[in-house]
This record gives sequence, C-alpha cells and structure tokens, in this order.
Amino acid sequence: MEEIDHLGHERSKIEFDVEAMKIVWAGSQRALEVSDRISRLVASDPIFRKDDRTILSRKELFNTTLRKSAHAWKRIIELRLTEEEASRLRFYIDQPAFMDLHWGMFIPAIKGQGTEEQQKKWLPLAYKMQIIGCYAQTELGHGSNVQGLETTATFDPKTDEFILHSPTLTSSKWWPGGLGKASTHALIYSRLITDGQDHGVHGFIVQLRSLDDHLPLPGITIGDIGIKFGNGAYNSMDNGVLRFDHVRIPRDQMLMRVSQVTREGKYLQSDVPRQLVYGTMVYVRQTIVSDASCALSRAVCIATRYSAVRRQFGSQDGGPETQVIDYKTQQNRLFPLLASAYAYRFVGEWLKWLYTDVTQRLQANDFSTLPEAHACTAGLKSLTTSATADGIEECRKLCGGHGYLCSSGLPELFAVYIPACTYEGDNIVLLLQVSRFLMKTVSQLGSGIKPVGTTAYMGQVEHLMQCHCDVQRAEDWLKPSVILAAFQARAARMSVACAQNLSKFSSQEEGFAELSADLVEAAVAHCQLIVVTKYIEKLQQAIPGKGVKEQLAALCNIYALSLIHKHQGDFLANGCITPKQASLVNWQLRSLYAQVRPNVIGLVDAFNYTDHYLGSILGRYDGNVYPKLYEEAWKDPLNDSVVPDGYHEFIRPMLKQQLRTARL
Ligand SMILES: CCCCCCCC/C=C\CCCCCCCCCCCCCCCC(=O)SCCNC(=O)CCNC(=O)[C@H](O)C(C)(C)COP(=O)(O)OP(=O)(O)OC[C@H]1O[C@@H](n2cnc3c(N)ncnc32)[C@H](O)[C@@H]1OP(=O)(O)O
Ligand SMILES: Cc1cc2nc3c(=O)[nH]c(=O)nc-3n(C[C@H](O)[C@H](O)[C@H](O)COP(=O)(O)OP(=O)(O)OC[C@H]3O[C@@H](n4cnc5c(N)ncnc54)[C@H](O)[C@@H]3O)c2cc1C
Repeated sequence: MEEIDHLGHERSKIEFDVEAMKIVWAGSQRALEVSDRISRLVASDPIFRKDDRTILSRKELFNTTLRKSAHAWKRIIELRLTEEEASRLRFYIDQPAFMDLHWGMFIPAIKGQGTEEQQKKWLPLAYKMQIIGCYAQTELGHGSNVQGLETTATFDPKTDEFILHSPTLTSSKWWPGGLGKASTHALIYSRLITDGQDHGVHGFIVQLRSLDDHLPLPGITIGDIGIKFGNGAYNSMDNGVLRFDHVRIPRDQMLMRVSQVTREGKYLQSDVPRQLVYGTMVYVRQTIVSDASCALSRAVCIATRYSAVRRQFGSQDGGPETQVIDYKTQQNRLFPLLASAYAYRFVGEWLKWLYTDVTQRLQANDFSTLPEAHACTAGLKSLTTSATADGIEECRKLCGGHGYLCSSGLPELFAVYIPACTYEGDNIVLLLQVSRFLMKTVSQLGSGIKPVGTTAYMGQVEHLMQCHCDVQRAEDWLKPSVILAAFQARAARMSVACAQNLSKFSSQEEGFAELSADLVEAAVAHCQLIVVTKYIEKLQQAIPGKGVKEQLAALCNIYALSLIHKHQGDFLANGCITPKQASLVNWQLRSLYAQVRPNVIGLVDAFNYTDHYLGSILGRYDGNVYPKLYEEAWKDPLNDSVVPDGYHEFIRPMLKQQLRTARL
C-alpha cells in the first residue's frame, strides 16, 4: 500500500535546505553519516524494540537492559565500531543502563584520578568489559554535600590495606546506577583515615561481586533501591544500595593522582588541586548539556509534528478546521522551545571544546581555567536540564489529551529525563556554585585581576551599570549587539547588586545563606548570557546551505527575545530596558514566529530522528496519527479479552446485587 505523507503539505512549504541543516545539527557531514547509519541499525534490530517498555514488570524491564547491553556489546565487537559509533549506538538504543555508568563515570574517573600505573592496570579490564564498574559517591544521608560523606577508608599499615566501612545507616551508599545488580566493581568515594587523621573524601576502586558467580564478596551487603518514578523510564537502571562491614582492599586501589598514601601510611598531597577528585562530575555535567538538547529536541519534534496534524475549531463552510500550530498561543509556547533545543546544541558543542581545553591544560599542570570550567559546566547543566524538564512537560500539554498517552512517548521521556535536574548535582546547589564564582569575580574587579572567558564582560562593569538600551523600533531587537548588551547589563547588574547586598552582612557565609535566592537568579542570568553569546558566535561562522543561516538566526532571536520577555522583571527592574522596549520585544517575537512557521517541520526533520528513536505515534514522520493511535489501543493487554478478567468476581456480583436492591 502506498504510504501517505500527511505532513507533505507542510514539507512542501519549507524555505531552507533541510539536508544542510541536518549537518549543522549533527556537527559535521561525517557525524551525520554515522548517526544516520547507527540509528537505522538500531531501528531494524528486534532486540532493541522498546514499544513495550511501559507495560513490562520491573524484572522483565531489567532483563531487557541486560539483553540489550549484551547484544549491543556483541554488535560493537562484531562490527568493530569506533568509540563514536558505539556512543551513537548507546544513544539510539535509548535505555538507561549500567553501561552508562561504566563508560560514562567509572572509566573517566580512573582516567582523571588514577596514576599511570593504575590506569594501565584497570583500564584494559574495563575497556574489554571484563569488569563492570559504577560510580558510588552518594549516600543515604548525603548527596549534595560531598564533604559530608561518612563511609570510611582506614589505612592499616600492618597489612598495607584500606578497610572500607559503613559506620552508620546513613553512610550506606544509595543511588549509584549499576550498583544494584550488574556491577562487579565500584569507585567508592569515602573519607580517608590514616593514623587517626581524617583527610576528607577520596576515590577507591573496590571489587563488590565475585567474577565467577557474581555473589557479593564477604562484608558486602548490596541490592537495588526500588522502583522509581514513571513506567519504564529510569527503572531499567539498577540504582543500588551498598554497605561495607570492614572490607579490606590493597593500598594501590586508592586513586592516587591527586594525593597518595605511602607504604608507611604517610599522606602526601601533590600539586594537583584537590578539586580534581570532583573531576568526573565536571566531565559528566558537560555531557548532560548536550543530552538536554537531545531530549528537548525530541519532545519538540513530537509536539511540532502533532501540532501540524491536529486541527481544532475554525472550520469555514464545512472546510477543514485550523491546524493548532497556527494558533499564536501554541507558537508562543512551542517555538521558544524549538529555539532552545538549537541553542543548547550549540552551547553544548562549545562546552565540549572548553572541557577538552581544560583537560589538555590539566595534563600540562595548568589549573588556571578549572574554576571557570566548573562554573560553566555546573551552571549550564543546571540551566539546560531545568528548562528541558519543563519543556518536555509543556510539549505534553501542547499535545492535549493524546500527549498523556504513553504511546505519545512524552510521559516516559519526561519520567526518564527529570532526574537530570537532581543527579550529577542538584540544580540549585550547582547554581549556588556559579554565584560563588561570580561573587569572587566581582570582588576582584578593580584589583588588577582582569576577568576572562565567560566573565570578560564584567571588565566593562562601569559601562554596563549605566548603559541604556537604544532600541526604538521592534526590528532593532534583531541586532546581535543590542541583544548582547541587554543580557550583559542584566547579568552584571544582578551580580553587582548581590555583591553589594552581601557586603551588608557581618560574614560572607551569613550573607550567602540569606541572599541565596537572589544569588541563584544572578547565576541564571549569567548562564543565559553564555547561551546567547555562544549562539551568536555560532552564527558568525560560515554555515552553508540555502536559507540555513537565516533560520538559525531567527531561532537565535526567538531564544533571546523570549527570555527577555519571560524575565522582563529583571531587565526592567535593573533599568536595562524601558517598558516600551519590553513591549517591542513582543512585537518582534510575533514577527519571528511568522517567519519560522512555514519552516518548523523542516527544523524538526533536521534532527533526523527515526520513528524508532522518537517512540511516539504523535511524532511519526508521516503524520499518520489517528489510524495508528486507534490501532495501538487494541494492543493494550486490557484488550486481550473482551470481558475483563475480574468480571465474574467483582462486576457481575455488584450488578446482580443492584438488581436485588432495586427489587427490594
Ligand atoms: C541498554 C543499552 C546499553 C548499550 C550499551 C552500549 C555500549 C556502550 C558504549 C559506549 C557508551 C558510552 C555511554 C556514555 C554515556 C554517558 C552518560 C553518563 C550518564 C550519567 C548519568 C548520570 C548519573 C548520575 C551520577 C551522579 O549523580 S554521581 C553523584 C553526583 N553528585 C554531585 O554532583 C554532588 C554535588 N556536590 C558537589 O559537587 C560538591 O559537594 C559541591 C556542591 C561543589 C560543594 O563541594 P565542596 O563543599 O567541596 O566545595 P566548596 O567549599 O563549595 O568549594 C570549594 C572550592 O572547590 C570548587 N569546586 C567545587 N566543585 C568543583 C569541581 N567539580 N571542579 C572544580 N572546582 C570545584 C569551588 O568552586 C570552591 O572554589 P573556591 O575557589 O571558591 O575555593
Ligand atoms: C536517577 C538518579 C541517578 C543517580 N545516580 C547516581 C550515581 O550513579 N552515583 C551517585 O553517586 N549518585 C547518584 N545519584 C545521586 C545524586 O547525585 C544525588 O541525588 C544528587 O547529587 C542530589 O543530592 P541529594 O539527593 O542529597 O539532594 P539533597 O541535597 O538532599 O537535596 C534536597 C533539597 O535540598 C536543597 N538543598 C540542598 N543543599 C542545599 C543548599 N546548600 N542550599 C540550598 N538548597 C539546598 C536541594 O535544592 C533540594 O531541593 C543519582 C540520583 C538519581 C535521582
């Protein structure tokens, strides 16, 4: 049967080169080719099916994780996939698994914090998956406050070993992914004690389970922490609990790049800053920013395609009703999310570059850019994950009632995504780290230390404190220099106001505690400025393809102007813009929405997502929504029988009883 493209009419209106935009989204022609090939490979392999995930029991679901992981690993070896291809494979399989923590945290932690000798010993085993590792930092009683961890690693000079112990219930490791059932090893973050002295938190490689029969080793109590939010979603992951009862490990299993314990039990600190113990978190936070663009773009793709298919009201003379995407309210909710997906893509690319740069510097013992890398990764992780979590929920609402069906793909996407606001650092706790960095920067102004990198704009603080926006007509808001000046002035004024208010307190700590809500807002303003700046810088590069740059520029303006509109209180209160200029933002936004409207299907097609990856009837490429929704309903296990299983036990007696009562 011929397949009908229900979105064909939309696609015929597109004014730019979608294939060229696919390359921009993927990052390069080669990246697009790899993504395309691997996504099709996954979609065509029945082991990677995921349409039944929300109706599987927890055990069945976890079993699919094991099966998919083993199959993925087999394919990686058979096809000799490169690291990039394997990582795309993981992405398109789209199921949280212990492998994520093994490759995403265990291995990077050994690379970042292990000595050369330790890397030589452990990395080959990990690369060949002869051991499975996880990252066990968080405890029942402490997650955000890493310095508050209670697990101890006490050096015993008699045997040249550390004794790992969980002294209290609250010291039980709690949450680590992969710990519950799959991992054989873990990176345990625990307090190092030598000769009765506590040296704070350090990382240790600890074997948890036998490599022969997978049973826990003596002194180790271990299990899964239980079912989590939503059907399917993150329940494919075995987040675990772990307790140690005086478990001994050799001394050389403490990661010793940052500090060492000698055979005699002497604690030595190297020149490397102690914050490097937190290095794996910086790495993962950076990857989470790119992941945010993927999750948001996926939700936006579903909501955009469905909004073009769905019609409500407005029929003239019996003609078709209005496509809901043509309602200005729908555009006002949806298009800024589309713009954000692109914005996070580009800031994610930049952050990857920043991370690579800081890593190269660290290898050469240059630690100068570490504070900025920490502030950027922490702040952008927080900004993008919060906006993405909210954005996915908005996309569900944009799809009306059908968005609430699991077959829309949105409930599971929301459930699997939202912990990103918490893991790898609670978003508020991370923004407070950014504000500390900003307050330090402000306090150093005038001391001769020139702010650099993402805080370079603070170097013109005197100008930024008093400059006035010169927008007179709505089109003036399209000038990148005008947008940047407004965002810089807002960020600088908010930070300086916080710094001035902090100085009124007798201690910095007291001021920080009291003003933390304002400090968080200043951090958000700074992070939004980074995203806007990096998007504008992206547009300064050569971008080939008919109309591609124009569409990206329109989205950049939508991203920036919708933020000015949303946070106009900040911009107005600080005098960065006038009420008249704020209203011109709205005029310009409406005109930008009209400009991108014919192109939105092309802009989401450019993500190049397969229907398998999207996992959504509402977001199908062909827009054939209604017949497929109807078909899908009959697949529900409740529809296996016409009369439900409990009929004779519960419904029939009730009905009969009512009959008897009626007769009485
Ligand atoms: C089924 C399919 C399978 C398919 C398989 C296919 C095969 C696979 C092949 C390939 C696949 C590849 C897959 C890869 C996938 C990767 C995905 C990864 C997914 C990960 C999922 C995430 C899981 C979540 C994991 C976690 O959550 S781990 C735990 C995280 N915990 C936290 O984040 C805790 C947050 N708290 C903190 O970080 C700190 O406590 C604090 C808040 C920063 C405070 O710390 P502290 O008290 O010590 O500091 P302060 O006193 O505030 O500051 C002291 C100074 O230190 C500076 N500082 C702080 N932190 C840092 C840092 N990180 N770096 C640098 N500097 C830092 C701070 O600024 C202060 O500086 P100063 O100058 O002011 O002194
Ligand atoms: C799905 C998932 C997977 C995870 N995987 C891992 C893993 O693999 N390995 C691992 O080690 N951990 C893992 N974690 C744990 C995760 O890193 C922690 O949950 C996270 O760091 C937050 O810490 P918390 O739970 O202690 O939150 P809390 O710190 O208890 O936060 C509770 C509330 O207090 C607020 N709060 C806390 N401190 C402050 C402050 N100073 N100022 C203002 N407000 C504050 C927070 O904003 C939040 O609203 C995972 C968690 C989840 C949900």
